[in-house]
Amino acid sequence: LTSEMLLTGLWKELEFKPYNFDALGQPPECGHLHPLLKVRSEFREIFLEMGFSEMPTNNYVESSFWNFDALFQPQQHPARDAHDTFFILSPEKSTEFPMEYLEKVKKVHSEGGYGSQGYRYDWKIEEAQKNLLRTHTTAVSARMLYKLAQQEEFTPQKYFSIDKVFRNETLDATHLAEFHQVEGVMAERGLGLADLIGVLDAFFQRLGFRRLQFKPAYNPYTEPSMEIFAFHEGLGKWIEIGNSGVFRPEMLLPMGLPEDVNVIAWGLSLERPTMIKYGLNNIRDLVGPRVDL
Ligand SMILES: COC[C@@H]1[C@H](c2ccc(C#Cc3ccccc3)cc2)[C@@H]2CN(C(=O)Nc3ccc(OC4CC4)cc3)C[C@@H](O)[C@@H](O)CN12
Repeated sequence: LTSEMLLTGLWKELEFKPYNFDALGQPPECGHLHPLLKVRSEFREIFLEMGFSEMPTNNYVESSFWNFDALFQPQQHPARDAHDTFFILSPEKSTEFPMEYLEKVKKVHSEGGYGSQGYRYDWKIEEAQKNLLRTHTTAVSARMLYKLAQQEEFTPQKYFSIDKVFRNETLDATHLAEFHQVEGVMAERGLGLADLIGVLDAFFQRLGFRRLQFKPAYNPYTEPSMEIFAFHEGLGKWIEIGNSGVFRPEMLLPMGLPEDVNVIAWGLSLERPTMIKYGLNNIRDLVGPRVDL
């Protein structure tokens, strides 16, 4: 069928085969998955094949309670200052919390408990109510572990999350105010550091790392904590690939998890591996020249 046939009316004298509505269109030449989304799918596949299930991370706005207090991070910790955290003006605060649990969190911060002396300060609910852009996906892990503790019977769990987090930091070639955190969490009776090292080995082997090294570190919510390093064959050097630890009893016991349940967890970013995989030195080559919050 040509435009000439249509213009001259010749089409009326011709036979045409029936139109095939199932015929596939021409494949579009344009359009590609963003490198970050490709690497996110690779991480998701690794977690899924290791039997982890994905946590619901569709809330960028979080309360200070779940982002910090539930993690036994004291209210005067520097990470909770406005120069490190984006606090939200509207809605400025959250008021809906499981009050029985909140009281236990208040107590473990201010007086101690569960064998801990606590931080011994005047814990204020107003501080815990402040809304912010979550600084880590560990806030979601805290929500999931609290929910797990409410179950009649404890069952071992393996969770993961890969989503945006926000930090009010100085921007440079490799740091933006937002990045994607990748986090794995395992809850089981009698887990310890050996299990954490084992699962990190299994996870990072799937990323092509054969040799890992661990360095003692500090996180307010994990003890012990370890920075994770791996020898990167391509770069020919050891690189930091993440951080990890065993969640503290002061975080888990106020939730109501059984005393013999331990939770091990680790985190890394999506941007760093993506930049290395695509040979990028400046994070703006990954997310564009202007990244306004
Ligand atoms: C403020 O920035 C923090 C971010 C980000 C990070 C660090 C720690 C956590 C965490 C955690 C945690 C700890 C305990 C319990 C739960 C979560 C999450 C993200 C990366 C973590 N890092 C990081 O991703 N490095 C990395 C990871 C994978 C990788 O893969 C190779 C190419 C194939 C290469 C590099 C290490 C550094 O980049 C570090 O300088 C920057 N870190």
